[in-house]
Amino acid sequence: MAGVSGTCLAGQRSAAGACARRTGRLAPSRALTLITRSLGRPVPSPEQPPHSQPHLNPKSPPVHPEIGQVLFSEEVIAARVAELGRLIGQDYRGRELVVVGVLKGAFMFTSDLVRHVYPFPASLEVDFLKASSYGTGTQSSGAIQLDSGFRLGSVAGKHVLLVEDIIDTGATLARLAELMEGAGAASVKVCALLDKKARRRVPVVAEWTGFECPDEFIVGVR
Ligand SMILES: O=P(O)(O)OC[C@H]1O[C@H](OP(=O)(O)OP(=O)(O)O)[C@H](O)[C@@H]1O
Ligand code: HPA
Repeated sequence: MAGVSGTCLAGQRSAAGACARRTGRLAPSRALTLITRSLGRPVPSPEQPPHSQPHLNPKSPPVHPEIGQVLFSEEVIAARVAELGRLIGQDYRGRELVVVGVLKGAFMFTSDLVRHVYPFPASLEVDFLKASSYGTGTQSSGAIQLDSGFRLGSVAGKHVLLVEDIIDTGATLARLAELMEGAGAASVKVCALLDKKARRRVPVVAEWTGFECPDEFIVGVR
């Protein structure tokens, strides 16, 4: 999920920030923006005060003019992430847990989430695995590029929690779950901040999700 802040930065995402859907014109590259699909909605004027828009924290920076609507505010996300951490802590109590954050999108959500995992598991390792299929577009290429540097041996016999920012078609997570199972993980579960169920092509079910989101291209704002 690409993100925006005061300026738009490629690949920046945030679990703590707000999640928004994007509207607007085709962008020349990801370096300056987000995606590419006009949703046909009125673009909020840059002068419109942020607190006049639904769910948006009045203290948030102004919303990017290409963002159509803020779906989840910073506060709502932070509260849900804390709740997820407690649910996960209870589930893995006394067990050896390896949290695997899926890069790049889930790096911030993963770090926010693991801070809230309580009660503590018997052991908790955090690792990251890079998986990418969208490139600079809004459609999956269908070919998931995996970072071959991940040490699969490290998950053998451990309980693996895959952490994603968003489940869309489900293809990325299906592939990663298969990989972890093949590596001898004792169990493989999924926690995703956002679940776009309407777009599912591969039957992936997350044990924990932050929010269901509509069939729009979603970005993080911070
Ligand atoms: O359910 P799916 O259709 O597979 O889509 C979900 C995946 O797509 C995004 O990653 P992306 O390929 O954009 O890579 P990135 O996180 O490195 O940008 C997102 O972070 C998920 O990993
Ligand atoms: O809606 C989305 N936003 C950002 N990244 C994504 N990857 C799959 N779907 C999405």
